[in-house]
Amino acid sequence: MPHSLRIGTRASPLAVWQAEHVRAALLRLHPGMAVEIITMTTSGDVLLEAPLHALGGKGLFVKEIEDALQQRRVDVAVHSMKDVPALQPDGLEIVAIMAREDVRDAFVSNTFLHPDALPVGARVGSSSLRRRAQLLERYPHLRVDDLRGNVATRLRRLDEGHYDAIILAAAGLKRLGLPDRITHLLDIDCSLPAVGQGAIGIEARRDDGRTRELLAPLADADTQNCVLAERSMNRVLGGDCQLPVAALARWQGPQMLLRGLVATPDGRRVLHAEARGSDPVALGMAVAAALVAQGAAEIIEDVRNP
Ligand SMILES: NCc1[nH]cc(CCC(=O)O)c1CC(=O)O
Repeated sequence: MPHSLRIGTRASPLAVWQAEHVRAALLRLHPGMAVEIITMTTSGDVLLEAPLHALGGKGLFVKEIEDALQQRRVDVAVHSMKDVPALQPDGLEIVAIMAREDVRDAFVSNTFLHPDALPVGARVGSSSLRRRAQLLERYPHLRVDDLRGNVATRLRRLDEGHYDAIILAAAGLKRLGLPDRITHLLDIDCSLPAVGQGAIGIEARRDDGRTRELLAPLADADTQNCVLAERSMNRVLGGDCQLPVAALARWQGPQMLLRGLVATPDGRRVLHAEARGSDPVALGMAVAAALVAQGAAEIIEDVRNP
C-alpha cells in the first residue's frame, strides 16, 4: 500500500511555504508518496484587528489545526515553533523540529539604514511586546505602533508610509524569497529572538506510529535540543509568544548556551540571564529560575492582568 499523508497548515504564504518544505523533505525520502496540503484559517488569522497580546488565548495560530489533527482530518500539522504553546493538547506531540533558519529579527525600512538612524518620534511597526521592549530599551525616543497581518501585509503597510521602519523575523523574509527587504539584521544583543523563532515544528498524534516514523528523519537534533531548552524556560515562566519574553539557545562545542530575557513592554526594566550546560531541560529551568529571582514573574503577571 503506498504511503499517503495529509498535512494541515495555516493558509498564509509563509505557513504554506513551510508545509511545502516538509512535503519536499518527505518526498526526497519517499518518492511517490502522496502528500496533500490542507490549508485552514485560524482564529489568529481572523482576529487581525485586536493587538495579539490583548487576545489572551495561547496558540491562536495553531488551535484549529490541532483540532483537525485530533479529529483525524489531517495526519500532520506544520507550525512555526514560535507560535506553538508550551504544552500540546491531549494525544498530540511535536514529533520533529527541522533545522533552523536565521534566528534573528530584521530591521526593515525604506528610509533608514539602521535603527541608530531613526529620529525622535520615528514610528516603528511591531505588535510584539518582545520586540517593542527591546527596541524601547535602546531607543526610548521611538514610537512603536501595532502592526499585524502576514508578512506581505506588513511590508505593504511600510511601503504605504504608515511606518518609518518595521521589525520582522528574518526567517520569514528569507523563506518567502524576500531577503532583499532586510535592511539590517539585528544582533541578538539588540533583539533576542522569540522562543522557537526560525524553527519549523511538525506535530502528529502521539499514537500514530506510522506517521511518527515517516517524520523522524526530518528532525535536526541540534535545533531540537536548542528549542527544547528555550521552551523549557518558557514553560516555567508561563510564557507564550504574546509576552515580552525572549530566549535563544546555541551550541558552543559540547555545551549549550541559553540566554533568556523578560522585559516590561516599555523597555524600562529588562532582565537577562544565561547559563551553559548539556541538559536542555535543566538549562531552561535554571535560566527561568534566574529570571524569576530578578522579578520576572511579577513582570509577566502585570502584562497578563494590567
Ligand atoms: N507571529 C507570526 C510569525 N510566526 C513565525 C514567523 C516568522 C518565522 C519564524 O520565526 O519561524 C512570524 C512572522 C514574524 O515574526 O515576522
